[in-house]
This record gives sequence, C-alpha cells and structure tokens, in this order.
Amino acid sequence: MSAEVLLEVRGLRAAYRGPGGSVLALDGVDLDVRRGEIAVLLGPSGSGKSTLLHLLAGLGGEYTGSIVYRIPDFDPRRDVALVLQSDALLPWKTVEDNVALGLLFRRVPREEIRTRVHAVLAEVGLQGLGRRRPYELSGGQRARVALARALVTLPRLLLLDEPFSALDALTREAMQDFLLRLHAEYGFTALLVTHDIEEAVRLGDRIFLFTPQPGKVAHVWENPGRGKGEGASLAAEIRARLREVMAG
Ligand SMILES: Nc1ncnc2c1ncn2[C@@H]1O[C@H](COP(=O)(O)OP(=O)(O)OP(=O)(O)O)[C@@H](O)[C@H]1O
Repeated sequence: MSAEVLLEVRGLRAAYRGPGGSVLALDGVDLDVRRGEIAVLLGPSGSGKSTLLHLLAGLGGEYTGSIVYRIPDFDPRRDVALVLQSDALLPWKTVEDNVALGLLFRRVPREEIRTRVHAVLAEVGLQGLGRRRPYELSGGQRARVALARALVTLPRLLLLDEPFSALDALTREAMQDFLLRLHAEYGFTALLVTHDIEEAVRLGDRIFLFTPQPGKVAHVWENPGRGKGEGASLAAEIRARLREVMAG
C-alpha cells in the first residue's frame, strides 16, 4: 500500500455554541489518512468523532486548525461520500431513487444514473429490490443501500459514521466482511468511526484512539494483521489503553 497522504488534519478545534454556553468537541486533532487505507477512529461516546467527519465532509461548522486534501485535483464536494449511523435513507423514495441521489446532485445524465444505480445494486446484492421503499428492507439490506448510495458516486474518500451499529452481531460481521470486499474491489480510502474495539481491529489498517470529550488523538496503532484473524492481542492492548484514557 502506498503511504501517500490523502488527508492531513492539524490542530483541529471545534466547539458548539448553545444557550448553555460553548461545548468544546475537538481539542487539537492531528491525523493523516493515507491513500488506499482504512483508517479507524475509535473513541468513547461524545468524543467528537461525528463532529470530525462532518467537518471533513464539508457539511459546515466552525473550526480552527487545518483540513488539507493533499491529492492533486481532489474536490471534497465530488470525491468524498459520507455514510451516516442512521443510514439516512429517505423513506418516501424507492431504493433506486435513494441510491441515485448523489448522482442527481452531481448532475449526471438520467440514462447514466439508471445504468450506474442498477450496477451498484447488483454489486451490493440488492438486484431486484430497487423498487422497494426502505421500510420494506431488513437492517442489513438498508445498510447495503446506504453503502451503495455512497459507492455509486465513486468516492475517493469514504467517511463512515458507525455504519453498522444498528445491526445484530451476525449481520454486523457479514457487513464488515462485505466492506472489506468492496474496499479491495473499488480501492477507495476510508475513514470509519466506531466505538467497537473488535470492529476497529477487524477493519482498520490503522486505528486512531480518541480521548473522551473533547476529542484528540491519544494513540495510533498500525494493524498489519488486519483480516488475518490475528487481532485478539491488539484488541486487548487497545482495551487497556482505552481504560487508561477514560480514567484520564
Ligand atoms: N449540535 C450540537 N450542539 C451542541 N453540542 C453538540 C452538538 N453536537 C454534538 N455536541 C456535543 O459535542 C460533543 C461531541 O459530539 P459528537 O457527536 O461529535 O461525538 P461522538 O464521538 O460522535 O459521539 P457518539 O459516539 O455518541 O456518536 C459531545 O459532547 C456532544 O454533546
């Protein structure tokens, strides 16, 4: 894998202002995401993981520090796709129309949209279900639609915010394997947020541990054994470090 840096984040600080005062969500985040890797952001609830992904996706929010995409011709509006925890499917639209959304925003011609949507639905094993509405699908199928909606735009960077957290354990494992297959096939770079240590070890080429609120990177692990069933000792090490971080 190339160690070329796709995304460089330096000294990122972000706060929310509300009637009760200001809440500091991120307190000086430094991290790099390398081209082609799956980077995992592991952190306790409220440590600012979602805030970071929203800023990286350019969805607004004030911050200081820097977010730099270091690849030539990289345009975050075109090249980044975000998959949310809640899957965020529009309930009144069919599966096909949900998957087509990103292409409509990018003003892709209708005939091309049809072709690409059908191809990606076949890719994620949902051929024949395109006319259904999201409420007519299982949790695992909905997660596949959410992935298809992101993949159909051929993102160079895929941001995943706890995409499988609503699934039962077996479906979740199947979706983790599925994501690894898609990653090998499409070659995108991914930054995945989770609070599940086993998921981090199973998916991450590198794992960034976040401190409790306000979030910053407390530790980084390389995970060369990813996908080879060698994650038990790394998971134990991460669990021990997480306990330390939680205890302050
Ligand atoms: N819109 C908002 N207004 C005010 N505070 C917010 C807002 N969104 C998040 N926060 C606060 O900012 C901090 C970081 O929240 P964020 O959702 O980014 O954390 P997270 O690590 O993704 O949490 P979780 O794992 O529970 O999803 C938390 O203390 C949260 O309460």
